[in-house]
Amino acid sequence: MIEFTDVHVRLGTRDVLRGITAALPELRVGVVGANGSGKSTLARLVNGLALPSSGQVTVLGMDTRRDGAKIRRGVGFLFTDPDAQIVMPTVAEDVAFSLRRKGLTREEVDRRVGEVLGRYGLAGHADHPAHHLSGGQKQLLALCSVMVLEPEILVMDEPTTLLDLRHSRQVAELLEEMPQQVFLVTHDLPLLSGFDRVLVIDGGRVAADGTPAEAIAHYRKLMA
Ligand SMILES: Nc1ncnc2c1ncn2[C@@H]1O[C@H](COP(=O)(O)OP(=O)(O)OP(=O)(O)O)[C@@H](O)[C@H]1O
Repeated sequence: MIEFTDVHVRLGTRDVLRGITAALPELRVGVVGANGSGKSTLARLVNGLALPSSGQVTVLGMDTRRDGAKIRRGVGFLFTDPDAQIVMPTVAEDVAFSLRRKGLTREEVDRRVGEVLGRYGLAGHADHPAHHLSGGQKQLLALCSVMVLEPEILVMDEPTTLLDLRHSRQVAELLEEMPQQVFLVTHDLPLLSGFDRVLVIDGGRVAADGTPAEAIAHYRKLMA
């Protein structure tokens, strides 16, 4: 459960978010809106990477202002740019790095890394240098490194921008199967077709909130 209560965010001299209120228990929540409308800031609020200037954000029953570190243990965050997230030389090492604080045996780390790379189609790349992967494969690697931690909520900020149609469909299929709550910011509208709820952000406010069809129709009108 993610809940925004009259959330305002001021960055520098800009009011980036202006009174967001939404209780989001749905498993699949999408966010669309124009460039600069405040979507990434909204996503960053969910795991306390951004904090409200006023109002409250509650995630997994905790206030992001007070319990940021605890919330981040339960909320995986996938950035647009996978290079920002890849920290180790090889694919398998990068995924294993995510598990470093879990106190697992070497065998258990190897087992979990192998399992997640297999699930996301990167098993054959385990020992390859991460920086040799294509942009789309890097995005899948970043997803592996987040999912190996089995987060309760997955926040994704435009995760398909670098993906071709095939990989984009792959991510859409993976999204359908994930047991986690997903909070997805995207310009890739077909990705939202099976979603439970979609918010349209415009000028830092919720301009529409409904089914994908309703929200996307509103978004198209805004963009006309
Ligand atoms: N640290 C910051 N200081 C000042 N302004 C900022 C800062 N971060 C973001 N902004 C501004 O806040 C506004 C909203 O940014 P945000 O990244 O949330 O938009 P967005 O909807 O995700 O855009 P896009 O679709 O282009 O990714 C933008 O005008 C941006 O310039």
